[in-house]
Amino acid sequence: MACDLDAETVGEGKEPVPADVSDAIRTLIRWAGDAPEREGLLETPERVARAWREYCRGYNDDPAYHLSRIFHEVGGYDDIVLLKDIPFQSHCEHHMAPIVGKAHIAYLPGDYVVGISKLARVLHAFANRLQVQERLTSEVANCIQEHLKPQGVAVVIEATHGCMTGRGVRTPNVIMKTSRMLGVFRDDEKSREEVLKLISA
Ligand SMILES: Nc1nc2c(ncn2[C@@H]2O[C@H](COP(=O)(O)OP(=O)(O)OP(=O)(O)O)[C@@H](O)[C@H]2O)c(=O)[nH]1
Ligand SMILES: [Zn+2]
Repeated sequence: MACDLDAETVGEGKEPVPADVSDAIRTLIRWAGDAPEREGLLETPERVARAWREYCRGYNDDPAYHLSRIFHEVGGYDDIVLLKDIPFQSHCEHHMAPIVGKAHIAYLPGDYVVGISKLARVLHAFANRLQVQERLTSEVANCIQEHLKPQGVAVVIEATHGCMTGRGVRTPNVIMKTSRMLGVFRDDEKSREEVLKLISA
């Protein structure tokens, strides 16, 4: 977002917050029932604005970039690689409420492998945006399939949605599970069973 000359700044070295953004947050505070003029809330609009830039940093993070350094060398290893229980946070596009959970990302290498941290980086690049869980799951799987070209990819995500716990239906402890299987994990039942067994072990 471009900063304008009216930008309000709080604290040195911090990103300026455009006046229309902080005004919008003051309006939201009023709408929520509080007074943005009271002392404890004076700097809140700028903090909230910066917090949202941070929650949504995925818009400035190219997921494909993280898969641009891939390796031929697999040391004779030709079995499933699984990164399990990767914690992540996202926000739902309906209420901008937190989605908190963990992801499991597996692939069966084709000609290439990738540094394992890169799989988590791909996840965060998509998660740090306004999302629905189904799309997040597909985007991560599709990106790995397209850029790493493995024989198969499996992405399973388990998460709780703040819009279901803190508001609305107010039902805590509900976990939404989604999965996206591509390549051999989609086409071959034995491979799918194997990867699901590894994920649940
Ligand atoms: N499928 C899916 N639904 C989601 C996700 N995040 C939030 N939702 C749902 O999006 C729906 C939005 O429904 P609406 O009826 O438009 O909004 P609402 O009146 O606030 O709905 P309630 O949450 O039931 O109060 C709700 O059912 C949410 O639970 C997600 O990642 N995937
Ligand atoms: Zn929601």
